[in-house]
Amino acid sequence: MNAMTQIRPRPLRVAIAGYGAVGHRVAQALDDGLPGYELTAIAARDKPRAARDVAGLRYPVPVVDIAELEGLADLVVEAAPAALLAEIASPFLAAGKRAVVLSAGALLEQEALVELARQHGGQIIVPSGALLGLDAVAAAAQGEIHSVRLVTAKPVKGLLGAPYLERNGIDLTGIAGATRIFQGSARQAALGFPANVNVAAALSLAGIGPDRTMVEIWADPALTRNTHSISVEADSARFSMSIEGVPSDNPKTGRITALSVIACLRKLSGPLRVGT
Ligand SMILES: NC(=O)C1=CN([C@@H]2O[C@H](COP(=O)(O)OP(=O)(O)OC[C@H]3O[C@@H](n4cnc5c(N)ncnc54)[C@H](O)[C@@H]3O)[C@@H](O)[C@H]2O)C=CC1
Ligand SMILES: O=C([O-])CC(=O)C(=O)O
Repeated sequence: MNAMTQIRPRPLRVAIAGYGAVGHRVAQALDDGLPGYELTAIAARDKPRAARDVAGLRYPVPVVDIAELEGLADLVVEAAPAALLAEIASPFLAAGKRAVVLSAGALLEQEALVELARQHGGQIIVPSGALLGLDAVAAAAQGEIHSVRLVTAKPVKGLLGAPYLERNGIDLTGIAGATRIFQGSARQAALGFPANVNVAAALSLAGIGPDRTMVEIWADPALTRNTHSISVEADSARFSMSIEGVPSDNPKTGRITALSVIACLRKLSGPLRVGT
């Protein structure tokens, strides 16, 4: 080989499962160009509609069923309804590949996926998503954390349709002011609000687990942003932080969620890595 020849690693082929608020934005970023990555497939429920949209990308990719993704990619970004997590992630993990998981709540009830990743050398990556501070929580967890608390407050339309509300006959449409609608563990929160508080699950996985991480959920008709406040008491530090996320096209999902995935991909491949 000529001494001047540079070996360029092949870009990592990325599949996106779910072409909604997050999937669409991440696809756009990959199509615009993320060093080290190449978008190679998208799975969507409404394939003809997604295919029409994907045709507008600079480098259109096939729109396929979830089952076809693993053959087309080295890494999958799961950005689909929580119930599809195992179907999306398992083939990648069983092949020793990586899955970037947004439906973190579903992960709490799918511990077998972590075992699958362990057995085959795959990896599940849970990005910070709509939350902040997971770096400090993970660092504090190397010592002793005494307590972790999350208070989530959302505009009413960011919570509508949650199974917990339906099960308990809670109607939020006419509420006059900020109302606490849930108090319990992160595990219970994820079960009751699978499309609303994946942040609680991610926080619990970074820190002291889903049964010790305590969560409150508030509906507030005066709010325009999805607000998450965490407070942590540990032997190394005490900290509290809040984030006020601008909702995306999906009122349940903050815009920063997709940006977190893009930042996560850059962090996985770049020459400089900042943060825990
Ligand atoms: N970890 C975090 O901080 C956050 C996680 N999330 C979660 O991320 C996930 C994605 O969120 P969004 O993009 O806002 O949801 P979304 O509802 O906008 O998009 C999901 C997409 O999946 C598609 N889909 C449904 N069935 C499918 C199938 N069988 N095959 C392929 N696609 C299918 C839907 O048609 C929809 O386009 C959700 O589980 C959401 O709860 C959202 C916000 C923050
Ligand atoms: O986007 C947000 O504010 C949080 C969210 O939907 C989730 O954690 O599932």
